[in-house]
Amino acid sequence: MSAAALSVRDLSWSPGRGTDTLLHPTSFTLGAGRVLGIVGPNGAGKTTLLRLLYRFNRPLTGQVCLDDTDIWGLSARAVAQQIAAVLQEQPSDFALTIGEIVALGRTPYRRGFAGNTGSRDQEIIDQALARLDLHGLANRHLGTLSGGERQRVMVARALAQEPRLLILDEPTNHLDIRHQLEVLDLIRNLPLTIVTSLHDLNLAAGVCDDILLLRAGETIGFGPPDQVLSEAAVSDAFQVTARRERLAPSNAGHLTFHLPNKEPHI
Ligand SMILES: Nc1ncnc2c1ncn2[C@@H]1O[C@H](COP(=O)(O)OP(=O)(O)OP(=O)(O)O)[C@@H](O)[C@H]1O
Repeated sequence: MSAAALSVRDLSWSPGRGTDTLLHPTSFTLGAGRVLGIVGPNGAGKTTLLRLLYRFNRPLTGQVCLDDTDIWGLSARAVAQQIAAVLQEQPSDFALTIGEIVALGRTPYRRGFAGNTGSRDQEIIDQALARLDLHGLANRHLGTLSGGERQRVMVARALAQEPRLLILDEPTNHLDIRHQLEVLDLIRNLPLTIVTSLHDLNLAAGVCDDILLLRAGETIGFGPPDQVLSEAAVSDAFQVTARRERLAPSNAGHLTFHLPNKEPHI
């Protein structure tokens, strides 16, 4: 498993001819092993961009390249061996056990219909279950799990896929504070290139090397969190008044928000 460099050039998308452009031409590069957070208000185009990155939607213009190879020049199977995505939609494989669902991550590596599970496959599946603290649940059916447990199952399945680029759409949704911290810690420490959308700007600043700030399908910032998530840019993008404060004793930056002309809320 080795991380891939990601480069996005003039990438744009609209749902069809004559419809509004939901993502305007966007370009950025992300070095192998870096973590990119995509942030922006509801409807900004975060999910739209992610769908282009995992080759669900074909670009209107531009390219998505992994180590300089356009992902549309690869077979679907080759893409599945390099890119895994954990999406917001809840899975519906309720009758499968957790072990079986995580094993689905090995599908892109199987040959033929029978596609027996090799010993290495089982080792990888076990590692993924362990990383997400799911061993105790391996024989449970998905339908009996809480929302947060299901979310961890989906991350484990993605890891079993051994991707070089991992895409996460709001991975902390449904997770309590401890499991949020665990998933973020995992993200920080995985030897993969990661692109994740996140609503919580402070969490994003804490876990991401780079931030891409979107508003109405336009990139309004790309770079290190402290630069992109300035008071002015956040206030403008989210239509709030944002302030950057310093937390004691770490002196780390922390954004607080309030509605213009109202008392602060955190
Ligand atoms: N297939 C589609 N056809 C028409 N409009 C679409 C389509 N997909 C997305 N949109 C619209 O594009 C805009 C961007 O949607 P997207 O889901 O990318 O936003 P987002 O930043 O992920 O939002 P949220 O934070 O609410 O999840 C929204 O206004 C959405 O309604």
